[in-house]
Amino acid sequence: MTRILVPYHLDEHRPGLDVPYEPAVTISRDLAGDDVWERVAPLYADVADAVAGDIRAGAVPLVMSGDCMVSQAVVAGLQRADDGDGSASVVWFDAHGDVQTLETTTSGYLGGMPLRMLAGYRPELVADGLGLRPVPEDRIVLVDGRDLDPPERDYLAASEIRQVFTAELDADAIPPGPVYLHIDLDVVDGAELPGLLFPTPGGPSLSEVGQAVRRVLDSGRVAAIGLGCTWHEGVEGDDGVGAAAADAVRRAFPF
Ligand SMILES: NC(=[NH2+])NCCC[C@H](N)C(=O)O
Repeated sequence: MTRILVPYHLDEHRPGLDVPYEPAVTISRDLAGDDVWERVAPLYADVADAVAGDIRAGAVPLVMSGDCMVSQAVVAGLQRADDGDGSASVVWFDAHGDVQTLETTTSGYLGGMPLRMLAGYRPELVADGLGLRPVPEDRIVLVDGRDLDPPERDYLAASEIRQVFTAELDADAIPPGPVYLHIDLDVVDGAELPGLLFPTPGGPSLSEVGQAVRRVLDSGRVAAIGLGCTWHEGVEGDDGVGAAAADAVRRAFPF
């Protein structure tokens, strides 16, 4: 497993981001441009290259970042390295759906849209520049997603994306082909991981999430992993809340 750190929250550099594992590689860039999509494009291009190179070398990249949007780059790299039909699947652990759109969001938070973008929404924003092809909805599983906005509920009800509880995720629920395993740490109950940007109550424990992640890894098909260390800025540092959360995550997860 190659640990890659992308110390950003969207286009905001977070050099002190607390992550559970020591990275082998850190990817950062001077970001320039008029809008956020333009600014992240070269960063994501670097991440996609690193991921593709790593998979081709026989490794499983683990990409740690401060948000979930970098998943666009990880899946693009995976698709590029895959010598099968290129139809990667996605298993997405998150308290949220991340299937918002620019048209329906009320918060305006772009980090609420990445799963929708992986499924093909507005490819001109990020996907086209990376050569990312849409992931078919029936190859996407949303694990948890207990905090959905009304437009996300409507979209998921009409889509082929499957939604399961963490405890329900078994081998049969894992979609075919090489898998991109995505874990937004806010899937864990907010009470157990202080400092999250979007803490959500009523979720699984860290240890339940760790066990479900093991079941996905046991499929033997995980080709790349994304770990969203989605804590607030300001909780970081040696003895900060972010460091404590990173420690707890390291103990629970098998990476
Ligand atoms: N992965 C996350 N933390 N997503 C938060 C999204 C929150 C909310 N659904 C929004 O779009 O504003």
